[in-house]
Amino acid sequence: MRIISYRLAKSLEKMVDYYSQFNPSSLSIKQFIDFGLKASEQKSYQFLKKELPVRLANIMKEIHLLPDNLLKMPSVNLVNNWYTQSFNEMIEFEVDDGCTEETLTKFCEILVKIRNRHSDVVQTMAQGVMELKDSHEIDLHTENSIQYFLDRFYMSRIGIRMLINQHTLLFSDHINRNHHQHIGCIDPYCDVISVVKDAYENARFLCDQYYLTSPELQICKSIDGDNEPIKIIYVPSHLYHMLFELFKNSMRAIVEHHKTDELPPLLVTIVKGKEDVCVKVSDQGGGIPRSLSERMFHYMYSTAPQPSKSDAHTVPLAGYGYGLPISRLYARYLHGDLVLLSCDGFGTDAIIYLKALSTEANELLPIYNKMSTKFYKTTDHTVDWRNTCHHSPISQTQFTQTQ
Ligand SMILES: Nc1ncnc2c1ncn2[C@@H]1O[C@H](COP(=O)(O)OP(=O)(O)OP(=O)(O)O)[C@@H](O)[C@H]1O
Repeated sequence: MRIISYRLAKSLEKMVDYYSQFNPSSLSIKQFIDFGLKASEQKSYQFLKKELPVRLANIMKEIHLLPDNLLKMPSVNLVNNWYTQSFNEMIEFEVDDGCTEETLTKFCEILVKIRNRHSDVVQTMAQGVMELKDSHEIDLHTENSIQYFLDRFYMSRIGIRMLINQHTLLFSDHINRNHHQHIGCIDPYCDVISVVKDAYENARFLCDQYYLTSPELQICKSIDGDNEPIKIIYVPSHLYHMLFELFKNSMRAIVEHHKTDELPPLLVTIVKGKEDVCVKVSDQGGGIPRSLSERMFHYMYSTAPQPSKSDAHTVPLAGYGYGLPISRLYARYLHGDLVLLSCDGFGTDAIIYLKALSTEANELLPIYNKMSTKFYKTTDHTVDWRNTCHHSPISQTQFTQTQ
């Protein structure tokens, strides 16, 4: 990495302060589509050269609010440097008033470079948290801050990558446009069932590799009121990600719970209501105890053995504890949601909610402000419920999260 001099670092810090005062502009999927159909490369460039530094600066300010001992971890430091470098590359376009062919080409190249630089951010940040856990005792406040931060940090990353992907897919010559009907990475006619089948097949492949068996898929319902397959304006790769994670979890639960060749199938229901398109994945995998259900969405919570470093070249079926929290962020990114309902001893239903109307599917983005700052600084979480039972439905974590 280029060594940044003290003076440059100081002026960069000022620029980050400056850009972090602006709120990110949240776009709806409809706006992404309209923009993709009509807008010119110049317009996209003019928008992104301001919006990307704003989004980067907002989250960089939050990185700086992390507990000191976490910030010092080598992997967190590395991620921090990637953000500084990318921010620096972006603001170079700010002073560039002209919008020549050459500038546009260079802009696209830099976006691709940034995307590549940040491709391992999720694992590297996870590694940083692991480094902290290995070297320090983590108190409840630090744990809550990390959970709060990672949700916002990974959500910010999803939004930044969406902008970069749209611009490069729409305007870069080098990209092979395989999907003619796609507008950037959005499919205006995303066929939910085909994404379900695709995710199922790939999860099943992993399950067969690990367990030499896998449950069948049974689709209970997947048509709308007009007897047509359900289609939605959506980012297929996001939907695929969520389904793939849910299928991996359900398959593992089913195989481990039954331990016979007679495996109950995985049931999938797809329905379109007025507000949402819902995809429900139901398994009879033994369910999740209620006392643990709150931890399902915690980063690092996993009951699978942690994959060893020597397994890095293979794809594990489970083990990092990132599957559910990141999938829920993908759902929430466009104002959907992902929830789990479990019957302990029987099985689990996971429901993905996606906004049915493209005008309502707005980006949900973290904003750096006094409220977010307060969250990291407040250590005094006074308990205001009596809780003497370890398995109380209202746990210590909930106390602190609701303050
Ligand atoms: N359908 C399910 N049935 C039973 N337990 C489940 C189910 N889904 C999730 N879990 C539990 O929740 C834990 C966390 O799931 P999550 O997807 O976040 O991580 P993981 O699958 O362990 O690892 P990875 O990050 O590789 O996905 C799992 O380890 C498992 O114990």
